[in-house]
Amino acid sequence: MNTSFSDGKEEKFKRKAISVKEGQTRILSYVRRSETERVPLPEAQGRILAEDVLAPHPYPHFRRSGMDGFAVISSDTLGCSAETPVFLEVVDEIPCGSLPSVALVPGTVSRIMTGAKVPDEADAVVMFEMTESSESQGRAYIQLKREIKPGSNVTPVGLELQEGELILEKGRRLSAGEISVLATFGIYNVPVVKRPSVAIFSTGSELLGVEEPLQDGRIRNSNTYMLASQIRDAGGEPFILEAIADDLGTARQKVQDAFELYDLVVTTGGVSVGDFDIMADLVAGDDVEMLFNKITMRPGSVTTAAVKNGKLLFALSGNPGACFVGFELFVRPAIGTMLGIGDPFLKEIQVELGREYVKVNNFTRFVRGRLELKEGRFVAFPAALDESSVMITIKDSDVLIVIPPSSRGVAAGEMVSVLQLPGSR
Ligand SMILES: Nc1nc2c(c(=O)[nH]1)N[C@H]1C(S)=C(S)[C@@H](COP(=O)(O)OP(=O)(O)OC[C@H]3O[C@@H](n4cnc5c(N)ncnc54)[C@H](O)[C@@H]3O)O[C@H]1N2
Ligand code: MOO
Ligand SMILES: [Mg+2]
Repeated sequence: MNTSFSDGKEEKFKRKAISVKEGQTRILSYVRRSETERVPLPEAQGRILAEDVLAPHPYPHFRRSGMDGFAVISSDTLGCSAETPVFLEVVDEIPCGSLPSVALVPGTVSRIMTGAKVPDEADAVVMFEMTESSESQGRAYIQLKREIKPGSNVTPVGLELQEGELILEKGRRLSAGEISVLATFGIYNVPVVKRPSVAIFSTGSELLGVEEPLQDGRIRNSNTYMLASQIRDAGGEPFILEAIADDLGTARQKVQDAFELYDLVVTTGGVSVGDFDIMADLVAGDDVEMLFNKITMRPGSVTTAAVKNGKLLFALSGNPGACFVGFELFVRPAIGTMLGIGDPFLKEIQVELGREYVKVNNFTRFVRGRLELKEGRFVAFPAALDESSVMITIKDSDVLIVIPPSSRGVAAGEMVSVLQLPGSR
């Protein structure tokens, strides 16, 4: 190899590794919450609520019948039985959406449908099946053979929520239940946090487009599309930009331009110590402030981050496994914080390790794996192939198993922390 390629590269070898936690802290100190925008309810799915929503009215806001039947004054049924039934006159019919047209007096009932407003004077609804209808002198009657308890089949005002109660807190992700609530309370233009726009650059002359035919010595660019999927899942809006060629000057310009247009910039590849690893040089230059260029983790030890004018650049490794993990540990929390999510980190739980893991390292390992339910307990199994360069097992993983630095590994049956991957299923 012509040594001119490696001029000045030695600087890249001198990297000071920091912990994942310290790296996350440095990143989050630059992250601000994004602005609020309003989107129509049908488009609110998956968005993050930007403001607390208080109930503008109680729910339900009228006393509602829970059955098709008759609204009754329960005291009319006191003492009645199969032997001594009570006869009550039907004086009104209340379909759903209509209001009672007659005020009930003792001895009278209204025919009423499920979901209709119960007349003020009634305190119970008795379902059709418990009554027998009859007619006498052109008037309709029902016969009841048992006492009806006050409140039966009547949903009181505010059963679910009182006016002014907090219905949905800001930072909440909107899915079916939340959308139902917003619709119920007439909130059509939903205040949500703007999705951070994220530019994606791949680097590397070996990369082919996904639609290109295979060539010897070259591979298709999978990281870009994997990252776009992770970004979307994290709540960001991915923008796939043209690959950065292995030329430092062009790369600087492209990253610079992307900083102007997007909220975050993510690159993949070219971040290690290789002769063409331009991202390492780019972040070492004066045009950005480097936050870190080495993390005490595997995969992704070369994960790098920098900031310029408050905008973050994540230079993730090119190895698919390291790129994936680097995103989950650093970019996802940044996007989550921009969205105002309370806890933007992957959820950590303690489970049993299903199979021993003996690869030791002085860095913490984040081993892709999957959780299985065994006799009522979750057990984590590391993927058979978990090297940084391996792509295929990412799809089968729903956790990252945290293997602390150790000289002996972890035995099957020992407890380990796992980080749950939200976008994996
Ligand atoms: N002398 C050293 N060599 C390496 C070290 C080291 O410490 N000293 N670290 C190794 C580790 S660990 C990793 S991880 C990689 C990091 O490499 P880079 O981040 O610089 O990435 P590249 O060199 O560009 O590519 C690595 C690998 O990934 C493939 N790749 C790149 N981009 C994509 C993409 N968009 N889609 C799919 N695959 C991609 C690329 O072809 C390479 O095979 O460095 C080790 N070396
Ligand atoms: O440190 Mo590499 O970044 O193992 O994947
Ligand atoms: Mg490299």
